[in-house]
Amino acid sequence: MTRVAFYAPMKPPTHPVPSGDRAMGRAILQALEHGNMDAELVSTLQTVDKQGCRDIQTRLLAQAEREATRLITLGQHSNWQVWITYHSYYKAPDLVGPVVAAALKLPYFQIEATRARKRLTGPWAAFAQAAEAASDAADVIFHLTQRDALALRAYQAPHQKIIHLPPFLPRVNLPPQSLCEGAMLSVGMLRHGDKIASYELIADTLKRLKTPDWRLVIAGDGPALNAVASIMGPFGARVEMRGSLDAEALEKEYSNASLLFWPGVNEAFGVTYLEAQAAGLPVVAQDRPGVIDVLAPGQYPRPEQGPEALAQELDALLRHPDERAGRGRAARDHIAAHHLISGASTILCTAISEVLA
Ligand SMILES: CC(=O)N[C@H]1[C@@H](OP(=O)(O)OP(=O)(O)OC[C@H]2O[C@@H](n3ccc(=O)[nH]c3=O)[C@H](O)[C@@H]2O)O[C@H](CO)[C@@H](O)[C@@H]1O
Ligand SMILES: O=P([O-])([O-])O[C@@H]1[C@@H](O)[C@H](O)[C@@H](O)[C@H](O)[C@@H]1O
Repeated sequence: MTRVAFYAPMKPPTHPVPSGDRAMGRAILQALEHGNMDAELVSTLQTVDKQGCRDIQTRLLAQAEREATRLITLGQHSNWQVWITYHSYYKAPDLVGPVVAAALKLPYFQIEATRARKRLTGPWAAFAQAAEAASDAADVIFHLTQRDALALRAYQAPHQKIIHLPPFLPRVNLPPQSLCEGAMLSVGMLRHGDKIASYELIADTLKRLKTPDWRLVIAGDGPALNAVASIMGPFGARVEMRGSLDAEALEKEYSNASLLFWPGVNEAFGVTYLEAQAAGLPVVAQDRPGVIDVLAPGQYPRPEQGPEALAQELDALLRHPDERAGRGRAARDHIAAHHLISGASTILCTAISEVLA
């Protein structure tokens, strides 16, 4: 059994708050296990600076140095063969993996690392340089979206492999299929920034709906609860905010919904699109980089077409149950063909075995 040291500097898979990156971190651990690899979460240190603050970065760089020293000692008595880091980028660089991997002579893999050269100067300079150096040190980088591949290929280190790993759900089979007959569903944690931008667009769209008796259920919770509640206030009981749901409750919501409505403002790709489509829900989203990589083939309105185009899409689907069911089936087939654990596990484990051979 290949022994893998796993690390996610943004958020460990054991963190209590749901998010897409936590879901992907967990899914990767399961994909390694599925491929008969013995993966161990070796550190829970979060090296995250969301503000662009030199003091935070200096403090975390020092903490990471101590963590790397601890792991080098630990690694001398563990027989790790490979190091994998999930999601290193300029706001949450991997400050630990490259140091430990070099000291222990382990191949160093990154999954969903992104390069952002324009951040090499400015408030994130120290972290951006560290993220860039970590990517330079990687033997293999797996990219989840085509957009990420552009910069990774442009600055690819000599002998580095860059491999496409389509985002995936940690399951072999599909969940129960929705009849596509309930309320519309939006799933997104209630955060300021990109999430609230999607919620604002949702509200602007709902105002324009011509369908008389629509309903929307929202799953998610977080610091922007009051802001989202006030954005949705004008719709009264038609919008029902359910709070943060666990996996089982969320699966029930997917199977009770008629469609998923999530515009996807600045999403890297959106785990909820995978979850909803797996349940056979048609998705109303905008055609955005990353997002389009995980949506079933079809026509999606461009961002510049605004809420009017989204409202037309929703009205058309709400009016035509057969269209909803047909698009839902296509979405489900798309997930089964491209975004489940077996394919991902093969891609990951083959690349690891090749490097170790
Ligand atoms: C703004 C942004 O860039 N977001 C990215 C972020 O995830 P981010 O956390 O923003 O969003 P996602 O939509 O990917 O995932 C949300 C996750 O939270 C879970 N959930 C949600 C509501 C709830 O009540 N209960 C619950 O468990 C969902 O099941 C899902 O697994 O990292 C992911 C991995 O790179 C990307 O796919 C997202 O695009
Ligand atoms: O706040 P939290 O849910 O622990 O962590 C969150 C991350 O998991 C998420 O992917 C990111 O986009 C948010 O800005 C936030 O940092």
